[in-house]
Amino acid sequence: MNVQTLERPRTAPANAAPFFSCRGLDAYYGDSYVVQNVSFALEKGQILALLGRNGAGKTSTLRAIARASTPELRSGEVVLDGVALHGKPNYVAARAGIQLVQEDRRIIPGLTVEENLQLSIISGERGWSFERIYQLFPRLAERRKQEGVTMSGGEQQMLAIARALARDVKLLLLDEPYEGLAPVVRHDIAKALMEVREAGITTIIVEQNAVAALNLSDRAVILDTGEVAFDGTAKEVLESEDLMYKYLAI
Ligand SMILES: Nc1ncnc2c1ncn2[C@@H]1O[C@H](COP(=O)(O)OP(=O)(O)OP(=O)(O)O)[C@@H](O)[C@H]1O
Repeated sequence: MNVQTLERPRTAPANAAPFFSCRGLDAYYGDSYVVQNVSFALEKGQILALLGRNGAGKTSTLRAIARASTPELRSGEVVLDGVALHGKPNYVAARAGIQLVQEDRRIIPGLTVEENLQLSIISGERGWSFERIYQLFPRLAERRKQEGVTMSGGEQQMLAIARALARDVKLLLLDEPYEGLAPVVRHDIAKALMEVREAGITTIIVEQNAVAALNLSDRAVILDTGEVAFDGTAKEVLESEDLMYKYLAI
């Protein structure tokens, strides 16, 4: 019998809508125009490094995508998995799968590691089981009864990522995940993020340590005074002294 096997396409068809896209984002703090016509798109499971010098607008872009109340998004589109979110408040974006892990990690004082996880799933769809999360971060498993804020910076960063995974995250936004962390801890977090990618979760990383972020990423977008100055592969940036020098001061 002649059995025909259908090969699955390796990439989405050219005319298929991307898994995530932002288009023409314009966001302001009062009169200050900080995100200027920013557009980019991502396929499911890709990691994007969102880079640029201090004040380039990286955090503001992440916040606009997460539909935070500031900066104010005055125009542009945010679409995740076919759902338009630009006209929606933060909690709707969160329920649709956008989880922002902020630079200050937002661990809740007075609560243990596990209580912090429990609190994150009170509203919204459940994502990874605690068991799966503890497999990803064994250090959190060992400390599940410890008050979250008493942990090291690296462990708190793991908990902040874990809280996003406990919900049904489709687009993980990480603001400076390596900040203040020793190289060995960064390595643990990078390893976990590779596993998160294997699980099909799409991620955007804002990181001062551009090389570390690029080493993890498929794609890179560089912002310069609020505008997109480069959109391409992470490899292109790593191999371009010009881009590194001009926009990243490396
Ligand atoms: N809450 C705010 N109110 C007013 N202006 C702000 C606010 N937050 C940031 N800005 C300004 O918006 C611009 C973009 O800041 P943003 O934090 O997005 O940049 P960034 O690229 O993330 O910088 P960094 O790498 O230093 O964190 C900067 O000029 C900054 O001073």
